Amino acid sequence: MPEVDRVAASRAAIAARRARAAVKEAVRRRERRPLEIAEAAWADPSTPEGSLRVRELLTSIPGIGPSRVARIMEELGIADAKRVGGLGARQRVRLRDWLAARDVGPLRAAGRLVVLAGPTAVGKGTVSAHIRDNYPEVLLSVSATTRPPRPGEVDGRHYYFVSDEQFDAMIEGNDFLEYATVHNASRYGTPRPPIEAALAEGRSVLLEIDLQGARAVREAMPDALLVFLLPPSWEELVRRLTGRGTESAAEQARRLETAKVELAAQHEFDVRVVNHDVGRAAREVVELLAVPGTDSARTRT
Ligand SMILES: Nc1ncnc2c1ncn2[C@@H]1O[C@H](COP(=O)(O)OP(=O)(O)OP(=O)(O)O)[C@@H](O)[C@H]1O
Ligand SMILES: Nc1nc2c(ncn2[C@@H]2O[C@H](COP(=O)(O)O)[C@@H](O)[C@H]2O)c(=O)[nH]1
Repeated sequence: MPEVDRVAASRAAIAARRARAAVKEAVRRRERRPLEIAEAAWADPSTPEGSLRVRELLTSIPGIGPSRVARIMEELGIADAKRVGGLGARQRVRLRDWLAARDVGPLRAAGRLVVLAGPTAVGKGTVSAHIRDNYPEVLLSVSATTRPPRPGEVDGRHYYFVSDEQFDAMIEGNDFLEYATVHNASRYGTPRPPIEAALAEGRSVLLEIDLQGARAVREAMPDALLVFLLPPSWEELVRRLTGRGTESAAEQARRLETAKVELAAQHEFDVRVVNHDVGRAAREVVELLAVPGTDSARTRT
């Protein structure tokens, strides 16, 4: 091949690689839906969408790792090297059905506020951390608290650890969307400015707060969606609390008393999600962040 053609071919290959990377990034950031990518590929297999490998498309979907992708492709009967635009008719139908079943749409258009509450040790923090780590487009609000940090907790990431005086100053400055004393012990508050800024730019926001906080947010922002996280059973809740081992026996007993009151209030919430499995519960919550207008209470088990 003449040198000039080789250079042109290599430039074209680089441009195609970049275009495919942009498609994957848009899926990863949930700006484009995987189903829409597949349909664009089938409409014109010569596009970047068409030359994307099925494996690359599936791996770009937040929350799906390489080993799960390998399993899905085996189930769909699609070879590892297959490109989306090069699939046969039956493979297209199987992939379309699979993508349609988990199609949640782009999150950026939604920009909604979701409150995740539930009894102590049900897994609110664990599910929220999973969302923070796997769905970077969602803003997980960082609360301020007067309780001391637990081992491993980082100021500014898990909480803003503040003194009583600093907390009082934040109340004075109208810096909280809501605040409360939780478990009759420390004070916790949701900083208002980052939430207002995120919602203004159409970004979805997740608050992981207690029952009193959820009620206060409903008063302040009636459009907020309230989600109650449930344990698979009372026994499992007790197991999770004692297994975590971060509270004394007296504190555990106090939290379990509060938990009974909180469980009795679950019907005040718009949606209830059972935390059998962290990844699944997180995905259900993320789907709610993407679906505006959910107005009826639903139980997901
Ligand atoms: N789906 C799950 N299956 C098994 N264990 C879980 C699950 N989700 C969370 N856990 C475990 O349960 C314990 C409590 O979880 P976590 O600290 O996230 O609860 P929490 O609701 O945030 O509690 P609190 O309100 O007291 O802060 C942790 O040890 C966590 O690893
Ligand atoms: N009302 C609010 N409750 C909050 C906030 N941030 C956290 N919490 C809740 O406090 C308890 C205890 O949390 P822990 O981390 O000390 O175990 C838990 O139920 C949280 O959901 C907040 O800003 N406001």
